[in-house]
Amino acid sequence: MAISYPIPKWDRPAPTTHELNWAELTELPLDLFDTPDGKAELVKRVKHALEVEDLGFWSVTNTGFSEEEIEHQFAIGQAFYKLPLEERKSNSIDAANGGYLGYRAAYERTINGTDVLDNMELLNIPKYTKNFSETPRHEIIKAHEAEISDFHRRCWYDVARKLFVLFALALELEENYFVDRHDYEKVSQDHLRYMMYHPRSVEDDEKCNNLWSWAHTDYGSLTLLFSQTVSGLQVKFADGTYRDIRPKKGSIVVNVADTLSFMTKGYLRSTIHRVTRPPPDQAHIHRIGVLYGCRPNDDVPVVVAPSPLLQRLGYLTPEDIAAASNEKDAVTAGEYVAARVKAVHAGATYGNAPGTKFKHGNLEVLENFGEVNSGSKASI
Ligand SMILES: O=C(O)CCC(=O)C(=O)O
Ligand SMILES: [Fe+2]
Repeated sequence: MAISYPIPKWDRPAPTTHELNWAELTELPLDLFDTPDGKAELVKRVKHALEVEDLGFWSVTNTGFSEEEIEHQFAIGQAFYKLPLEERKSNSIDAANGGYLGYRAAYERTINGTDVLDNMELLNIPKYTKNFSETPRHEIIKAHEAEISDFHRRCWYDVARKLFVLFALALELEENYFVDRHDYEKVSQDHLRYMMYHPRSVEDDEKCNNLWSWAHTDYGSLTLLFSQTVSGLQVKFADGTYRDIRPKKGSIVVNVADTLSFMTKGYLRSTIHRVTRPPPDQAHIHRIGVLYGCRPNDDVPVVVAPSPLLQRLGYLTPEDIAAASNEKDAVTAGEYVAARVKAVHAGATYGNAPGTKFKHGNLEVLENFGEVNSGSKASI
């Protein structure tokens, strides 16, 4: 007989009472998308963040997801992390081969340069399409397939797709330029993620500079992070300061990741962010997160988009234009993401020394954006 896997209600933790150095992100109310004037306003706001604030982060609101639906996703995450470890581990990621779909346990790696263990576990759920119909999924996920698959598809169709259109319009490209390269129905490493950070002792956190996730950029093209009240997520602003993301019920914090940045020569900025130990009134909480990670379709060549805007702004070199017309020699998005997952997740430690570079073919990023010049890991 099938086990039923009830989902107990999730109680949203109270926001911190500490006054943090809050980031003010440009808001994109997605209900504006459906009228020409509204769409033009959204394009303007997309460009404002990129060109004026030098930031690839936005706060996306009015997405069509109800508060109840979002909280139900956090509740599923909560229920998943209450399952016995053996059951959670039943479909683990294949990091040695660059695989990032499935479960990754906490406490299996040390934080580089310390004896402290990594405190974050995650479950990346693949798309609900025919290509993934044979992919093994946890029983609890299968038991709630109706609402999880609906949520998964809407993250792409109702949110990511619209943002890809806005990006294409901002770059003066054909409106479906990025949509076509991220087609939900084709194979990609897109995933809906339930993640969980376990509280750590003050002593252990001190050894890791109070970081739960090192300063990094994301690997794919776009990350949709459902707003949560447990603080810790910080974005690096152009002036070098890290500022805290303010909780905002129902909103989605969206950031550009590496492959979109490569395709636009950094105009769509893959922005550095990190997760710190939460403020004192929240540091004891098990921090559950829900996010949707978009990647281009696996077979998409990572070449620079032929954007008139980028051309005018002088972002495109003759080599970029030549490479773009020779797509068959380009690294594909699938290859890039797999190589990066392997580099970050297959080792026995988490986090390289600040300044370490990751390179695959012609594509290169820093692995850890801590300051390099003080010569100490305490400089992150
Ligand atoms: O947990 C968070 O708030 C951010 C997570 C994150 O940056 C990531 O998983 O890449
Ligand atoms: Fe991230």
